Amino acid sequence: MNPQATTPVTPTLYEWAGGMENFEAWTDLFYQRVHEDTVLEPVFHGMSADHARHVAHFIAEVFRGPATYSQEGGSHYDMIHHHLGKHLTEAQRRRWIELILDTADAVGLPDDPEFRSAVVGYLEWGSRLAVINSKVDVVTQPQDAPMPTWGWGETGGPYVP
Ligand code: HEM
Repeated sequence: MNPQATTPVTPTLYEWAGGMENFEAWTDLFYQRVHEDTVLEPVFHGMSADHARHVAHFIAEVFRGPATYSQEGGSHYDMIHHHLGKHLTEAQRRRWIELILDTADAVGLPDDPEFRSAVVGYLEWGSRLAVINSKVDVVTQPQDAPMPTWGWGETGGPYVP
C-alpha cells in the first residue's frame, strides 16, 4: 500500500478558515465596524470602496490561499506602500487588533487554539510592520519582493530591519 495515500495532509490556514467567502465576510464586517469606531474612523476616513476586499484577498494569499491579491495587480511592495507616511500609533494598532479579532468571532471563523494562535501571530507581525512602515516615506523592500506566507508554526528567528 502507498503510505502517502493514508498520510493526512495538513490544511493551509486559508483552507482551515473556510475559503475566500469567509475572509471577505471577515473584512467586510471589520471595516464596517472601523467606521463606527472613534479611534479608527479618522485613520480610514478616506479609504477606497475596495479596501475591505483587498485586505481579505491579501490575508487569504498570505494564508496560502489563491493569489487573488497578486492577480488583481497588488504586491507586497504595494501593500507596504499603502501604509507609508500614515504615522500610525500604537493605540491605533491595538484597537485595530482588538476589533479584527472580535470580528473573527462575530463571523464565526474557527476558534480552536491552533488556528487562533497562528492568526494572532500573523496579525501582530503584520500590524507592527504596518506601524513601522507608516513612519517612513519610502519602501526599502524591492518592488518584486515576494508576498509573505504564513502557516501554523513559529516565526523562525529575530526581527531583521
Ligand atoms: C496584518 C496587518 C495588515 C494588513 C495585512 C494590511 C493590509 C493592507 C492592504 C492590503 C492595504 C491596501 C488596500 C487597498 O489596496 O485598497 C492597506 C491599506 C491601509 N492600511 Fe493596512 N494592513 C494591516 C495593518 C494595518 C493597521 C494596523 C492599520 C492602522 C491601524 C492599517 C491602516 C491602513 C491604512 C490607513 C491604509 C490605506 C487606506 C486607504 O487610504 O485606502 N493597516 N492595508
